[in-house]
Amino acid sequence: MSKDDHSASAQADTTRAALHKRKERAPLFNDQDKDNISWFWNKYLKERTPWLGLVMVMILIQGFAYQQFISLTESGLRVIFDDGSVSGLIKVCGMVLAIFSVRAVMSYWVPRLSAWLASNAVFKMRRDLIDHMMTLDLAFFERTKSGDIILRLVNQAQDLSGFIGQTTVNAVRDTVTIIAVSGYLIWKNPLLFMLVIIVMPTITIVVRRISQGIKGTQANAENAMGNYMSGIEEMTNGMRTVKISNQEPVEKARLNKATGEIRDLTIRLQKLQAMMSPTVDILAAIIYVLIIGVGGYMALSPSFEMDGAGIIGFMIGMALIFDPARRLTAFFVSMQASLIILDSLRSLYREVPTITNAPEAKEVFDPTGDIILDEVTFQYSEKHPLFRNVNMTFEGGKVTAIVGATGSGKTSVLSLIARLYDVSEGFVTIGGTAVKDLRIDKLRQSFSVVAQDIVIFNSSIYENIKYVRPDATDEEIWRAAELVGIDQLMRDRGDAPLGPKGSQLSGGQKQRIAIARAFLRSAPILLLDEATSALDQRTEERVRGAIQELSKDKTTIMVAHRLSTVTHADHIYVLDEGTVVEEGTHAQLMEQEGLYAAMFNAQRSSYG
Ligand SMILES: Nc1ncnc2c1ncn2[C@@H]1O[C@H](COP(=O)(O)OP(=O)(O)OP(=O)(O)O)[C@@H](O)[C@H]1O
Repeated sequence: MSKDDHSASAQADTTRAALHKRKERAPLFNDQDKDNISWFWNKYLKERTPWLGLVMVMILIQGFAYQQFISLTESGLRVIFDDGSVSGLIKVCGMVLAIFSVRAVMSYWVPRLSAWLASNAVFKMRRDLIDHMMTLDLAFFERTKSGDIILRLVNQAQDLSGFIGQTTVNAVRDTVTIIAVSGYLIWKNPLLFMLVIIVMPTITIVVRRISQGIKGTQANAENAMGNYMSGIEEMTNGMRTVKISNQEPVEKARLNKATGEIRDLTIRLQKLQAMMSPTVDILAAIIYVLIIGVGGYMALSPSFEMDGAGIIGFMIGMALIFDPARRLTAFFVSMQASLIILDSLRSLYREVPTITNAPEAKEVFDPTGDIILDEVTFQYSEKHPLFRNVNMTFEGGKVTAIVGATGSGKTSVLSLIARLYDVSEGFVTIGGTAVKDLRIDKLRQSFSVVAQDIVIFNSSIYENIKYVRPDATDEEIWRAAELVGIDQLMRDRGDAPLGPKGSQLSGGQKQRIAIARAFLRSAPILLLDEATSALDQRTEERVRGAIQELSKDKTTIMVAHRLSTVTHADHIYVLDEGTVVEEGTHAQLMEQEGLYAAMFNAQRSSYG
């Protein structure tokens, strides 16, 4: 099982455990749900209270219109049955028409306004979520599947908008309709109403039961959807590897398994949801039978003040209540799903960054000073310590190289200097100031970085270089391109985008863009992580010359496997499993005849 699978199943287990706990407590709204709802209300809806009030008033008018409609229908029937007055009938018809016109106007404005309110609320929430995500540690993105993040920001946020803007508003309107019409019916015939209402608790019990099942299934479905999205992303990103290693059947099977899971869960969800309607239908039948039977008896019996028009009015009233009641049950169903979605969205806020600015973080420091790792202890996870009391000095304005076997911790040293992670013990200082005491943006502004994993956007080479300094002039960008020898390609390709992740470029071309970026940025500290590994020897020599030019008067730290590229460094550290095992200049290290000399000689004989 891969690391991702582990985290996915662990996440699913956590969700299931949480749901189990929820079921044991309050099935409809638990404390977490209440907290989430009040959070959403306070943060995104409260400020629009006057508009929400207006929507509410319009909904009340709609409800009142229904109630008036029954009353007028009853009057109309009486005109027909009792008086036979045509003018009275026309008057009633006119009033019914007017009432429905009012309702029609409200039916236009209520959804328009509510969609506007909901879209704005969700827009703000999405914006906040993106802001919040930008503050999160790199570690969060290394452990969270991108599919999960996409699912939350795209689908779940949209679903939530729909739920608030349409489903909830409709539910409020339906509740108002039910209350208004029921109120009228109670006033007309309390006994008959009480009789038919007796079956109502059954609805509540059924809704509660079915909702519980839906909540659990929905959480699993959201999980499955996140896995599916991550799977698609991994597959498309890794298509080159998939094709070369003939792994299409494996990918197909993996994605089909994920879609199969979604299908099963969707069917299960629909099965649960489908149980709602027949329940309401059967209850409706019972209620109609009661009205016809008991109401009819009341109309026939002289001891009750009930006539034929009254019974028909009552039946119309109940008919008007049924659809809203049915929708209201459906609302409770989708509310369970939306509560899961709301919790999932909010869980992003529960992720707190650990790499943050200190309360009195300094803005000014000496980025040209020495960079020192002082008794640094660090690990990515408790179980796997990487550095223990490591000491390293990268002299200001000089070139220092870090070499060592793969996995020995070279990149991690750069990550600690850039404060992508915090040390657990010891200090990392630049020019005498601990990086922990610096404002993160000021610290990171002092680096030009050529990382191992180069990020190329689907735009032109020109735009890609410009990315690191949007205010750079045309001249500066061309100069940077010339220095790394990518200017001809930049001319040839013009504005043509480079494909997703720069897929239309060779590894070496991507690397040259990355180095051009470093030139353009020209910050006082230069971090080069395998910066020229993908270049052929001739290009490398040319670029190396340019890099040496760039590193002049800059504190340069270069990580390299090809030792021939670091021989000119002022100082070289040799790392082995997180420990500095040797250090010195190339000549000194060769003299020592230790690990460095062995690696160098081995490489020389293999490269020829
Ligand atoms: N984000 C991470 N989470 C957990 N472990 C990590 C993470 N990044 C690196 N490691 C582990 O830390 C160790 C050092 O990794 P690092 O990338 O610093 O090595 P390196 O010397 O730069 O390797 P290479 O030469 O292959 O790039 C490795 O064992 C690696 O598996």
